[in-house]
Amino acid sequence: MSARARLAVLISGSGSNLQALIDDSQRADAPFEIGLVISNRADAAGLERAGRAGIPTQTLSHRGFETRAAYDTALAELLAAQAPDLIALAGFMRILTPGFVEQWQGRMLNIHPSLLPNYRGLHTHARVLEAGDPWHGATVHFVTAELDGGPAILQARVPVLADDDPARLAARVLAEEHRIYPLAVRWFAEGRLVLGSDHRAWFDEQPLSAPVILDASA
Ligand SMILES: Nc1nc2c(c(=O)[nH]1)N[C@@H](CN(C=O)c1ccc(C(=O)N[C@@H](CCC(=O)O)C(=O)O)cc1)CN2
Ligand SMILES: NCC(=O)N[C@@H]1O[C@H](COP(=O)([O-])[O-])[C@@H](O)[C@H]1O
Repeated sequence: MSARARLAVLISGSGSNLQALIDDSQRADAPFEIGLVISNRADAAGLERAGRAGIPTQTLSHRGFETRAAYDTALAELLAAQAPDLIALAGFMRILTPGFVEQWQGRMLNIHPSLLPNYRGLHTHARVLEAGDPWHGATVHFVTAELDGGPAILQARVPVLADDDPARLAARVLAEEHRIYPLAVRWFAEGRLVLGSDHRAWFDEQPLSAPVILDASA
């Protein structure tokens, strides 16, 4: 890996997690840089965030492809040109095929808005409120073919408040996402974080039996 790990970030929307990664990459001690941002939606505000930071962007709409595999092949070709050390999914809302994941397994992370393995999939904030859970949060995990099933690395916990609605809860979780994603990317870029052959996340040469948990910042 070169002096600074090169990141490709995949987005579909607002890009606030992308912005958190951009901001961290611009710190003097950052061990990573962002070389490319790819969105499957042309209207993703994250593309403007990347443009303002001088980061090359590509839009690859999934609508132009008949199959997921065809889309993922085109996505892989875009990435091959950039040859990133790490792919960071940051609000990327497409399920990736096993063939694509296999090429990048161990070099692809995702931020998910729940305390995995609870609440995989979509609409997590509303589901947590519906269930009456006292805790919510976010998880950074390695991406595997199993949707949101990859080894968890780092989590932030957020208490659910009595007057929460999905939007208020999502905002507090998002603030914690912006804290933990850059941290996990730094760990990878520094060579401290690997996906072991045992399909567990290893941190500082120790297998993680559970994700590192940070409680919400005060
Ligand atoms: N093979 C994998 N692909 C993806 C993973 C993963 O772990 N393995 N993580 C997701 C991110 N994600 C939740 O964190 C997620 C994204 C999208 C969906 C989903 O149902 N997408 C629908 C379309 C929804 C939409 O366009 O609004 C779909 O792809 O048909 C579930 C979970 C990224 N990919
Ligand atoms: N299942 C994937 C998923 O729901 N990801 C979530 O989408 C949001 C993207 O926000 P952003 O575009 O502002 O980073 C984030 O909350 C992220 O955890």
